[in-house]
Amino acid sequence: KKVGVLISGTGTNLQALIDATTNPTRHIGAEIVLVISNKMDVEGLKRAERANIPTKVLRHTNYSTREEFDEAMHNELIKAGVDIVCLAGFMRILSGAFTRKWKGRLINIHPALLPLFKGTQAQKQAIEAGVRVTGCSVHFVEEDVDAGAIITQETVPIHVGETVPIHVGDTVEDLVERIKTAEHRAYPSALQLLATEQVKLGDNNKLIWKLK
Ligand SMILES: Nc1nc2ccc(CNc3ccc(C(=O)NCCCC(=O)O)cc3)cc2c(=O)[nH]1
Repeated sequence: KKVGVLISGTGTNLQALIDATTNPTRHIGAEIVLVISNKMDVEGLKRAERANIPTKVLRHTNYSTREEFDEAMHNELIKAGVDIVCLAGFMRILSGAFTRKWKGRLINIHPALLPLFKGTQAQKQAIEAGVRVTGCSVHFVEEDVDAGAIITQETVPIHVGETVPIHVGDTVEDLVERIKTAEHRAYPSALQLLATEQVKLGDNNKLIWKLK
């Protein structure tokens, strides 16, 4: 399956997908053929170039509406023959027209155990909620943000304890890094399930697993 990855920044999840799809000993049935960024000069573009993956920068400020920007992205993805789109730190909300066109072929990784802690700063929300376990979720992208069917989740413990006067508890940064380690495992495994058609999205927006 041909994969397009949408990024806005460093692209650490892009790197995990690059490593997984170029690993000679592990075939996940997916090849990244295009990386699109809505921002120029971000680390993620360098990661793609180092891996000889074609890149495009589509600046959303060059388009008058969200729909026109999304249409431009859609056209580049179609031109590249993309079958599956992965969001990797992509920070623009996608229009319903785009999510409908890519329904069942568009996934994202969220740094929390959905449906908990939707939106931005999910890691900070988890610490402030006082939960003892959080994690990450790979889900289908629907128009309703962070609400699509979940493909894979990984759990990550939150180190608790006083942060003053001695620092033993997790800061947000500590937790962000620990969740990233789980993300970099979860995303390639979810992509493999989708690319090898072991899982698909049903018409009722529920997951359908292919029984062996
Ligand atoms: N329609 C749809 N689109 C998405 C776009 C990105 C992400 C990635 N996670 C994201 C989830 C939320 C945001 C967010 O609230 N950003 C501030 C507003 C930015 C803007 O004005 O665009 C960004 C990325 C998920 C979704 C999704 O679940 N559904």
